[in-house]
Amino acid sequence: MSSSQLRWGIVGCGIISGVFARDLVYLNKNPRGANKIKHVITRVASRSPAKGQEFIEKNIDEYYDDVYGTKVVSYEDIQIDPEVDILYIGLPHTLHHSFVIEAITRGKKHILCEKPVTVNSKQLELILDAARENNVFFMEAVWVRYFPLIREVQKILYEDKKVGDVKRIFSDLSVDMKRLHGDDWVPSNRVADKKLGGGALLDITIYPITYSRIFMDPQSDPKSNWKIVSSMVFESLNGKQEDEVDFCTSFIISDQTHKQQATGISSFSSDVSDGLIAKIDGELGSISIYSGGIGPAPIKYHIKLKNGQEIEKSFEDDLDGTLGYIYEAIECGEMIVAGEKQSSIMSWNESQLIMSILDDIRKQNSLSYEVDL
Ligand SMILES: NC(=O)C1=CN([C@@H]2O[C@H](COP(=O)(O)OP(=O)(O)OC[C@H]3O[C@@H](n4cnc5c(N)ncnc54)[C@H](OP(=O)(O)O)[C@@H]3O)[C@@H](O)[C@H]2O)C=CC1
Ligand SMILES: O=C1OC[C@@H](O)[C@H](O)[C@H]1O
Repeated sequence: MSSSQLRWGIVGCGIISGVFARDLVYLNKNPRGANKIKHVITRVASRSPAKGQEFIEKNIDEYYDDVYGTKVVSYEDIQIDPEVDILYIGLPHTLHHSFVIEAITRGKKHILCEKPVTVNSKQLELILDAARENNVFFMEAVWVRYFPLIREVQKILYEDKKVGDVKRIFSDLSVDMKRLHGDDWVPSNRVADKKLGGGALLDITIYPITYSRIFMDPQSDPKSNWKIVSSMVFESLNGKQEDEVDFCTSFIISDQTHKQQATGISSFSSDVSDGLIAKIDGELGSISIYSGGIGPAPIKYHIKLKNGQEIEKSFEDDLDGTLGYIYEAIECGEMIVAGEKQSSIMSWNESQLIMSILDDIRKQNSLSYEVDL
């Protein structure tokens, strides 16, 4: 990459790749961050050239061909394409691991990989080994982590201590899949397909786990301080017994050292009501965190203190019409320009911690995937 331009290759032309690409187009027109880096999409990979072409026209249209020569290539070719600095991985979970390792070893590409970064810890170790050996930047795209609200609320909680000692965190990310994909969303949808890592835990419960981590005491170490109990309700979303996956998952995290509990839930049956995605209770009051509508994006907080004081702040204007994937893209650009291999917001160690929690919850509920064997 040059110090002013980061060239992206988008891998997979599914739902989230389109959303991410549109936010990159925004960043191209409105460079943000310390280095005002321009984000350029030069390549798109799809199994179908026609689908890739349609993706470009729908999401990147005005940059297509005449400006940046954006074109559709194969999954194999994008890994070694000299016009690409960083690959955005928008593939189903089970396909992240092998594709990322190949892209790092064959093409020495930097990587922004969608959540969950892999299906289990073993796969993640292999990716990190490859990233280390090939000296590339690698980051998990847990987009909510990079929103400005997160750091502000962490400061309010643990530096300003506005709500006193934090006692309890509640978090919910539930998504009504029928509303999102229509009544005919099964059986083709990846969340119903066990071979593609289907189920709530890896797809959406990862958000309440993330919010628990973000808003629990910063000194709390999940490995030594957390005791987790969890439960799952299993169902086959497509009628095939072999595709039975968790439809609803909940957990309680107890940190005895810091005297905090976090509870989280997610389900595919309903959206989160009123956008309340997290609530933090302290001895002096509470902070509620809201998304703009559906989904986990943290864009407003409301502090309510027992002394009657209330403070509300919205971060919506900063989005400027984007969906907030700009923040993770900016982080990639800034880190790569600085020569960093990982981000402190979502470090390799942090991805490992979250992955070990996902492994643990799956083990507690006897949920295994083919790739675990
Ligand atoms: N950060 C966020 O907000 C979100 C993150 N995600 C994450 O992004 C990833 C992709 O999710 P999403 O976009 O919803 O998924 P989609 O099913 O919509 O897209 C996945 C794409 O992967 C490509 N693909 C390649 N091989 C296969 C295969 N064997 N089966 C199915 N698809 C294949 C396809 O693109 P093509 O046909 O072009 O080859 C497909 O369109 C997941 O890991 C998910 O967790 C998802 C939604 C939101
Ligand atoms: O990351 C996600 O957030 C929103 C959900 O609709 C989607 O299934 C999931 O992958």
